[in-house]
Amino acid sequence: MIEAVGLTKRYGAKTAVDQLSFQVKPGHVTGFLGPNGSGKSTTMRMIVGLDRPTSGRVTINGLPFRELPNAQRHVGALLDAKAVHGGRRARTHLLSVAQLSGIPEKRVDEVLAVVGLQDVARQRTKGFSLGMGQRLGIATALLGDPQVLLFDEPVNGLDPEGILWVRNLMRQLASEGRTVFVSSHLMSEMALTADHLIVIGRGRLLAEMGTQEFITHNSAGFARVRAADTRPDGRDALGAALVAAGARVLKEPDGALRVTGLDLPRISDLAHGAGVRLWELSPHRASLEEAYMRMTQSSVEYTSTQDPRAELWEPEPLALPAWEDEGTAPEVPGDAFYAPPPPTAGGRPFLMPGSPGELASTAKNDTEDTA
Ligand SMILES: Nc1ncnc2c1ncn2[C@@H]1O[C@H](COP(=O)(O)OP(=O)(O)OP(=O)(O)O)[C@@H](O)[C@H]1O
Repeated sequence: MIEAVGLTKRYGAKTAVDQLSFQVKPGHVTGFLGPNGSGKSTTMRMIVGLDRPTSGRVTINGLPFRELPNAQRHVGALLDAKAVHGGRRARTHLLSVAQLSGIPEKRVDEVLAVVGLQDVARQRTKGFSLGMGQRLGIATALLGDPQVLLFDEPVNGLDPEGILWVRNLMRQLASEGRTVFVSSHLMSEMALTADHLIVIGRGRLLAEMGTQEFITHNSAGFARVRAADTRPDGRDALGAALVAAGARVLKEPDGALRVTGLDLPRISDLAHGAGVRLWELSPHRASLEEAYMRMTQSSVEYTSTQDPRAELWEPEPLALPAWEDEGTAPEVPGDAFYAPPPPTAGGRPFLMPGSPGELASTAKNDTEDTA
């Protein structure tokens, strides 16, 4: 297990990591998420003793990394795939790391096979692609057959087959009871790989919870409903019935309605009661990306002045009684929809007002289906 308590790192006036406390438990893949510059790499470097905390501590199985006897046998890390001497052959690189830690030579060939680099083992690493470098970095991390593994952006530069391979490898390592801590910017990949998440922003802990729980707590569930075109006033009649029943209703650009505050069976019943046939009634699939964006948007250090996400945020509904005046919903980009910042932004999980448990659990189940 990795445990951080009040972990803090300052570089001059800059606080890179600020009072961070968390646990990374064995048997899980724990994802480490945060915007650029939020302190992920600094935290990982402190875990493996490459940086000293300004205050607080981080331990691996109860001991700081520097006090672990033969640390290479306990902890494996891929922090920078390019940190390899380019003039060395891949096998020579692994062999030198193995010899420093008293690891037998046959283990070098084992890990080369695990990462699929046997055929290029005698090539100099300066000719390696980014993906090959990542595989070599992963092989180095696995050399000592450690119980604790850290990977900083392990899928960088990998093709889809390589990404799938890393995903399966992480999950397999966790299923063997190892502690697997992995950072990535690829949210869709994290949703598939990590069962736990630690999310930071500006060096501070924003969330530490299960991946599905994080998605449910930080995304806005809604239903899309579309009246049949066969009745010209069908959409208006449906909208009025939904608003009368307490729903919040926005018009989608394609003629459908976006509904929060009512579950799917109730929407169906109300449509039936209003004499409106439906051509669509579907739950919105909340994504990890959406949940992550909601949580971290106030913690982003570097933002374009033309933040593309701004266009994706839902406009505040106008406080007018007629549903027609509630406004038009922005186009849903694929599966993901970016909702406005939570009013209680600042770290706590947030449930969209008027997003009932039923709808949230529908979205959760749906996400699980796709995961
Ligand atoms: N050696 C250093 N000296 C001064 N400032 C540093 C140093 N290392 C990191 N920082 C600063 O600390 C903050 C956290 O950096 P860090 O690299 O840990 O973030 P990160 O979350 O890994 O970012 P990214 O996702 O872009 O890799 C940044 O503002 C960075 O500029």
